[in-house]
Amino acid sequence: MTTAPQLVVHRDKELMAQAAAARLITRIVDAQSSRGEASVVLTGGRNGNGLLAALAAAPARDAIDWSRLDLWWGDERFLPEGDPDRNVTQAREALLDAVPLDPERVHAMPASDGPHGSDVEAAAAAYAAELAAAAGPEDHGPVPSFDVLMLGVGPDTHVASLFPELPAVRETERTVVGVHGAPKPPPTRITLTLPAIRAAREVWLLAAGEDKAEAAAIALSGAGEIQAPAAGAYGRTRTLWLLDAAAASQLPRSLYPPATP
Ligand SMILES: O=C1O[C@H](COP(=O)(O)O)[C@@H](O)[C@H](O)[C@H]1O
Repeated sequence: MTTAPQLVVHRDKELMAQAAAARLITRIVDAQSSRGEASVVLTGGRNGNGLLAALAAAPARDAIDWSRLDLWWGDERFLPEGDPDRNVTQAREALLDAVPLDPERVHAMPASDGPHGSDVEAAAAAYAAELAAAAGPEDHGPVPSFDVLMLGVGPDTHVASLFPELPAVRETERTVVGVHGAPKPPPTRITLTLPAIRAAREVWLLAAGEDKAEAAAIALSGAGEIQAPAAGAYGRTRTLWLLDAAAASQLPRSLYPPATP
């Protein structure tokens, strides 16, 4: 089922990051209160890391029971462990090293010097197996029903490592695939596919800055998901676009500002 995107536009990227962090704290605490645990899929990129840094600075972060939180990744740059360009390295610096997570619940994607070596397909298959093992009978397929899955929107409308027109965005069966020839470095990556993304309860797309304005306008104006992968990212109960004013500046007037009744 497709959930129609809801838009929230903030004054600037700092406020957007702080508001998104506050929203994420509430969502995690609510999930932990009702089910005893929560699961979140992290994104790399400037906006994703900005949100994590804002979360690290938020006093309310202590409301989260970090030991009962599963963290997954939407994509990873296929580089050696500890490489500064890996999304997990950046997330650790921005937040993860500062909070008492259970290491067993931090599900980083494999590195290029890990157990699968440089075989990105094997690494992707291993991550798919890890997701499948975490899925229960109540879930909608071989991935857990993530509470929140976050995606930074690239200036070319890519989300995770699903780039326009590349084979990964056309995948309809597998939940995780290797990516070759990504237009943004590094060329080799691992990514969740659209079917895996759509297993999430809530999908949040983050876009801040003028360089995201065209991408947001294209994705929210009825573009196809092969040409504009962000257009194909939606959650089962909610699809939320969190933008700043610069990223919202080219949106059709019918979307922003919202029409008054
Ligand atoms: O390479 C990536 O880029 C996107 C967007 O990053 P941004 O810096 O333009 O916000 C990110 O969502 C993805 O996780 C990452 O691997």
